[in-house]
Amino acid sequence: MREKVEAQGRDLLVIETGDRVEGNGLYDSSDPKGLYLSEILRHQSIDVMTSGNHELYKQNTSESECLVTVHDFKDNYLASNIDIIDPETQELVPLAERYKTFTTKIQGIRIVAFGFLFDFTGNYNNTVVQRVEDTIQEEWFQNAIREKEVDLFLVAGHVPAHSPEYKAIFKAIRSIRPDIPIQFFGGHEHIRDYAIYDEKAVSLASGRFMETIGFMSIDGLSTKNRPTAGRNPVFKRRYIDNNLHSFYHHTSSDKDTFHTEKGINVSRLIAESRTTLELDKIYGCVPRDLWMSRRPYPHDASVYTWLEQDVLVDLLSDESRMDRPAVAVVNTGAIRFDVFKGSFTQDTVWTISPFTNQFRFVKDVPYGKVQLIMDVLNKQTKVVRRDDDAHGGDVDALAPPAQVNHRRWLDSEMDGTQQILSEALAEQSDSGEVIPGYTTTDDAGDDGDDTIHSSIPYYRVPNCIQALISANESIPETADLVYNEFIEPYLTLAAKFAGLDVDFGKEGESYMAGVTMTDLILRWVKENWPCDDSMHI
Ligand SMILES: O=c1ccn([C@@H]2O[C@H](COP(=O)(O)O)[C@@H](O)[C@H]2O)c(=O)[nH]1
Repeated sequence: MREKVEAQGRDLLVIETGDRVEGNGLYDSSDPKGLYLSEILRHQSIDVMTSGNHELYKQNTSESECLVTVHDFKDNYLASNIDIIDPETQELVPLAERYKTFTTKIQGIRIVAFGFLFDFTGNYNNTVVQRVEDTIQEEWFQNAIREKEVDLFLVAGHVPAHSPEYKAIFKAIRSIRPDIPIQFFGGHEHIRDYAIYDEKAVSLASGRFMETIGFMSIDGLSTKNRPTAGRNPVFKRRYIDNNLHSFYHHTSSDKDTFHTEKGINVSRLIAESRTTLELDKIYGCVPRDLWMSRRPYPHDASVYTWLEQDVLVDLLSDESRMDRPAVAVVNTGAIRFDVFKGSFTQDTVWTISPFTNQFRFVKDVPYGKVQLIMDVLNKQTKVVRRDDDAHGGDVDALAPPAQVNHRRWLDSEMDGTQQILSEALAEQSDSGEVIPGYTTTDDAGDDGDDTIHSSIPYYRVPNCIQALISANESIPETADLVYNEFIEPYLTLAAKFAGLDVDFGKEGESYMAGVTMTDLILRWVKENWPCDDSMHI
């Protein structure tokens, strides 16, 4: 693409907006995590790169970001509002440069670029995420937006396209620079989205899990050599399905001409890494598809129903608690992908359940109170004021990220069924049949999707599910309340609402020490879904 575009006298920039880690065997399967992924990433030519929240959940992840990824992309990695305790010096320092100025190779466009993370509060305490609204008051930012020689402000970030954070940045720049175009690139909400702030400022978000290459073209920017005398640039956006058919089409090539030597080498590196990590190793065969949101909950085909009725009930048990009844509470956001019928591999494990949280419990909690806590977690929208801080206190954050966005659509009385997520590999079938996938409507209309798809049903799921683990069928008076540690701060606050005075952080104890939900899922699959010859795919 770069070659093609440059031959036309234009520039191409590649922007990466974070969440490169967690949720894929190439990252999660190695020890230390990310070993093979960093090597692959290193070969990519990325012009502006930012951190997502996933890079900051754990100390080791952000430290490796600092020591490896920032190092590898030091001219292009931007961290406008993230500091880290440097693992080598123990000093609090910016994770990367706050901003950069550069001029594009072909057209000489002078750009001032920033890299932001949304107002994230769930980071481990070796990093500090400064609120965007505070960051833009800082002297360095105020100086940067007053930069004289600028044709375009480029704000990349792991921040939703429609968000208070981006609105604040837009207002801050516009108040000083009424005429300079601003291109935002966003993320985090797991949706394709496009926001029009004014005639010269727009924002593009490219969905989740690298299913989408968001493509933005800006035509007619006024530059030093080609001033456009006050005319507005023309912005166009396209959501490209991430597959070879799309790439052939947009590079005007085919299977024989598309591949470059570098591309072939990186593909080989990926294949070798997958082999070393045994990502195709089969642990079992899944008899039927299990969906996150394509079927209602509860449902035979819901991954959450399977989790609560089978995996947790069969396997969650701590030796020291013997036969005492337990109620397990798990957030639905902990599951990251559908489980497809067919081979269940080493890669599948990490794709559906990448988090390393362990289980904890509080003993002898009245069963009725557990039900009240569940009501609070699933029916309230917020359990705390923002300054109370429990990952922002927004219980929606316990559910799969795309659902939070879905709520916004419903709240704004737009048709919530318009923005549908593709769970399938989206490509045109050979017979020309329209395949289910993304059908996006955004601020510019419904013509952004590069491939036309039929829509996919979407059902809301609760923020948390529960499983009663008990030797007999009856409802116990009290039970161990077992939970994955990610939800601990939310539980403490929900308990207050439910009239239960328990500080889970202080009173919670380890349950099945060292075991994660990922381990339970894998064990359950191995024990219950062996492959027979007819089931291999
Ligand atoms: O340990 C964890 C970390 C995250 N989650 C869930 O993921 C989302 C955030 O996902 P994004 O991809 O960054 O949008 C969070 O809100 C939780 O629902 C988790 O369950 N456990």
